[in-house]
Amino acid sequence: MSEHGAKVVVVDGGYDHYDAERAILAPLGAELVVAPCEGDSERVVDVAHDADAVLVRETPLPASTLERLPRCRVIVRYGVGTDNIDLAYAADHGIQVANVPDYGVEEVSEHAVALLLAVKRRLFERDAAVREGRWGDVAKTPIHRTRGTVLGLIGAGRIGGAFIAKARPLGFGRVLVHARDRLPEGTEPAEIDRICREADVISLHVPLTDSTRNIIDERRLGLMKPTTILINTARGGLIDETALAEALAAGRLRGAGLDVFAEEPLPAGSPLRKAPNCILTDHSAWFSEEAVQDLQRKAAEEVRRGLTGEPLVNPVRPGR
Ligand SMILES: NC(=O)C1=CN([C@@H]2O[C@H](COP(=O)(O)OP(=O)(O)OC[C@H]3O[C@@H](n4cnc5c(N)ncnc54)[C@H](O)[C@@H]3O)[C@@H](O)[C@H]2O)C=CC1
Ligand SMILES: O=C(O)C(=O)COP(=O)(O)O
Repeated sequence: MSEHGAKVVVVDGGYDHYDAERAILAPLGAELVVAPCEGDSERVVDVAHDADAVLVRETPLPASTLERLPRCRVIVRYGVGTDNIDLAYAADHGIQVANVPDYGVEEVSEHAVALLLAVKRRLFERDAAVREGRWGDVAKTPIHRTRGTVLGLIGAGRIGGAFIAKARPLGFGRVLVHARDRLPEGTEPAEIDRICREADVISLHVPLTDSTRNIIDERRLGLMKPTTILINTARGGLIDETALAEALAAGRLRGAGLDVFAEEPLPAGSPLRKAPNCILTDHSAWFSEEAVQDLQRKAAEEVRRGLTGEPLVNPVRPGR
């Protein structure tokens, strides 16, 4: 099929403008339609039933939606995680899927370090103390020196590797890593249970898949030291959130810094909202003005490649 007259539908909103996409796709004669579906997969069928390519952020694209997009041959994820797309269905039906793995590595790794320092130094509590007119009661707060303590990571690819490079200079002694492929230099391979038992800070950097869902469950939270801090900038579904909130409330864990949640926005009734020493951010680790520019340009270039039959630079296949 010629790319001329192709229809490209953006099914998620959230960016200020789509100038990069238009500039990259217009020379192909492709039409760009921006039709935010607000996470509603049914709406995707309404707006993209005749699309040749789809640009998606977090709106779920299960098989039941994809089977009603008969012309679609390319899906590009504005971002890294492809846990919202049925990759097996796409692969079986000749739909190419790509992500943009390298737009926000700096941002997410920096955000993880920011969460770590804010939780460890209890910055929000100190800030509240000053505003409330309390001064000088820090010695009642459990704060420990970082130097010589153990950092543990579950997953250490692009973001985890960058996180280690930024966090290690804080003085961590050993860095334990559980991952499926090559480990960053100077780190020690370790099973997850050992990381839970030994690490003083644990940061999650694995994708959400069938094998990583609930990887931090009640049992593993129970292995952690009461002084341990847990950081999650990957995906909420990696953690049993109810068990985490209970562990924090019972003082069985020192603190947590969370950017991602099993359900987003975080529901009003989530016990995490009341958990002590738990800093919550709104899935914003990826963002900087520079990152979003890179993201939109790279995603549109991948759509162009997909429509013109050039090989994709970052194809995503099932089972990653
Ligand atoms: N909060 C945010 O704004 C953002 C969150 N993310 C999340 O961060 C995740 C990680 O991103 P990258 O570092 O770019 O991914 P990556 O693919 O470069 O690294 C993934 C790491 O996880 C390991 N891994 C994968 N499956 C595993 C398994 N089953 N068991 C053990 N280890 C496994 C790999 O060996 C690798 O070390 C993404 O999948 C995404 O969910 C990504 C961007 C923004
Ligand atoms: O790139 C990713 O995987 C992200 O998590 C970025 O955030 P988003 O999903 O676009 O809100």
